[in-house]
Amino acid sequence: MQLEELKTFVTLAEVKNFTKTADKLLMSQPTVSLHIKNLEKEFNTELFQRSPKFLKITPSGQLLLNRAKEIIEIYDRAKQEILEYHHKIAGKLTIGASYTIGEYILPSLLFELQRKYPALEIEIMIGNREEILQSVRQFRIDIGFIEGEAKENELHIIPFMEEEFLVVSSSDHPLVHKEKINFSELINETWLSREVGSGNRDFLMEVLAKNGLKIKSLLTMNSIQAIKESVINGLGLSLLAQNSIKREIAHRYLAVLPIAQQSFKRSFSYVYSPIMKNNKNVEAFILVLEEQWKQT
Ligand SMILES: O=S([O-])[O-]
Repeated sequence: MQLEELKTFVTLAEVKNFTKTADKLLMSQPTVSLHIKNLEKEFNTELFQRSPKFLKITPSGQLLLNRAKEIIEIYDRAKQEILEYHHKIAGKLTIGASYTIGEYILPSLLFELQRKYPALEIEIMIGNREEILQSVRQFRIDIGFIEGEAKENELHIIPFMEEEFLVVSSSDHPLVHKEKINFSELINETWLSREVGSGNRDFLMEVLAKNGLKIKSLLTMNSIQAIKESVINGLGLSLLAQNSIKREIAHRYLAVLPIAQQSFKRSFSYVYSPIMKNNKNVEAFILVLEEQWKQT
């Protein structure tokens, strides 16, 4: 039994005329007849008494008519509910982000997300890059943000913005007044970095290695804020994302060292499991994210 056949049957029972039914449903008269014949065959009964002058529904036709109306209504309701389900953005969305992104980039995005979808319950987890990747793999978070890219066959990793990293020192560091600094001049400096497993650490090591600089002294901290305070207090240098040091630079608590012919750019990416692709909350979040970064 097809839903279409039931719809034809209900219409014919209402208008009591094959030609008018065909016109109303935009189908041919033989199709109307075929639909009724199929139903009669399926239920093994006559649904209408036919005569050249009238068409009358039989008692079994009346039974089917009542049920057919219910079936059509339930079908339409189910269709509507599924449509609404796909369009309703509500419930929990768990986002994981590495420190720089979580503390300095994500807040403006969350503001927009909350404004657009107030029924979303957002939970943020901050961790380093390795922790975020692990949490996405284990479905502890719906979507994650990491610095750099990664080779993870079972995850979607999509770069969404580029961030400039700067070598910073305290504002009274002796090198601050030089016009240009070669990387080799930093040979005796102490570096401050995040812990192993963080994107920040990987990038610092990558930049130093590219410039042939061996670290003589390294301080490790698992907080960007702690690194900034330590640099401000003259403990050493660090390589930090521009977005994370805007205020300290504006207030001259930190100074950017003018490294000759160097720009340290790194992409930031979002990452999610392919299973999450059809999660409506993740989908909505990605849209907000892409809109926001298209504008910048
Ligand atoms: O928090 S980070 O730099 O992976």
